[in-house]
Amino acid sequence: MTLAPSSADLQQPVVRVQGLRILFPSLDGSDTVKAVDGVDFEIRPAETFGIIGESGSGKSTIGRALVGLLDATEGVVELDGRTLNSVPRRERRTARQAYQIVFQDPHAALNPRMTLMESLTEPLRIRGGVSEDEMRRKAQDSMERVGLRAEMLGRYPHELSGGQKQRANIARLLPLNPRLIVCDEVVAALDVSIRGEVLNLFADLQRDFGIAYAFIAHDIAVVAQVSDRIAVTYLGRFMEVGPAEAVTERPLHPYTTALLSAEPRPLPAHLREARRIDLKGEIPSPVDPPSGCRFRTRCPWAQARCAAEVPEWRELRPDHYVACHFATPHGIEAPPAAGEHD
Ligand SMILES: Nc1ncnc2c1ncn2[C@@H]1O[C@H](COP(=O)(O)OP(=O)(O)OP(=O)(O)O)[C@@H](O)[C@H]1O
Repeated sequence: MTLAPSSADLQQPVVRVQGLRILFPSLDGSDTVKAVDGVDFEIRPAETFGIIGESGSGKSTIGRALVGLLDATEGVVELDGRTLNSVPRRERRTARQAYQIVFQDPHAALNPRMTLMESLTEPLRIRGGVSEDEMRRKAQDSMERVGLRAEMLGRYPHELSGGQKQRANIARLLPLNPRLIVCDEVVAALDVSIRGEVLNLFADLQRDFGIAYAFIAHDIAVVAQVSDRIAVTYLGRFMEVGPAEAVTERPLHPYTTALLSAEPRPLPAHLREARRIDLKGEIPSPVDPPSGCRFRTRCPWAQARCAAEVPEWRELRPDHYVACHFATPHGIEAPPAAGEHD
């Protein structure tokens, strides 16, 4: 049994997350780290949903929760209309195989003592019910699909370049007919010269197989290039979610503007002067996040209201949402330099 939807509900999101909170005990056990503190979103079929934000904002924690590597402390993660916990236990392993994660370090994901043939056939061997011949054929097809020669199946990971390893890693997932792949910094460790090729491979596979991606990265330019929509994460919450071009060219939230201002690439014209925000200081601790708007302690436009009230989630442009008291469809409309960082 798989979780694949019938044609009747093709429009159903692949992922639906509601009220997700993930809390960890702090290192000394005396406090609670609010790594993810109330996020809601959907990922649509064959969509790339980018997730950006500074280190520690909760991106990887969200990604791991999507594929069942972490349990929600509160809230719901639905995959193709059902939670993994609602799948009968004996079918859960197979059901989970449609939702996969690829990490930054391709070397770590491949077993150094296995040939690529062994690595690529292993997931199907675990699933069972597939003949040895068929597994080998699928492994060969997958290799060719990711641009690697089938003869390389006899090689070990250390005999491959970084780009080849990441391709092999992706090839390993294809026989599982993935519905969703969480891409957690998948090109960060690769040479800049081959990043484009690997990103193109992800795009080709999406076009051919309709795979949805949650694409997590620090590099906004990379996320903007591959994503349909982008979520901007800060201290365990979303500040803004919208179409990739709108978020990067006409951001609604001051935090997004600050991230774009820190980018080495040229800023969109209207941000070059007045709307530039230099991000000062460190991200506060997720053990004790600021009241109201979490970004207010670093926001040049913060007012007393920002400390007192959590901003509502508002759709200011079609499919473009923001959590900021002073955001308007045209940007921020708050008097600058009124900062009240209490
Ligand atoms: N297992 C854990 N136990 C305790 N705290 C954790 C655990 N995993 C993550 N955290 C904390 O949760 C917060 C969010 O971490 P997460 O790795 O999701 O952020 P991120 O945005 O992906 O950052 P990065 O880009 O550095 O990976 C951080 O403060 C982190 O230290």
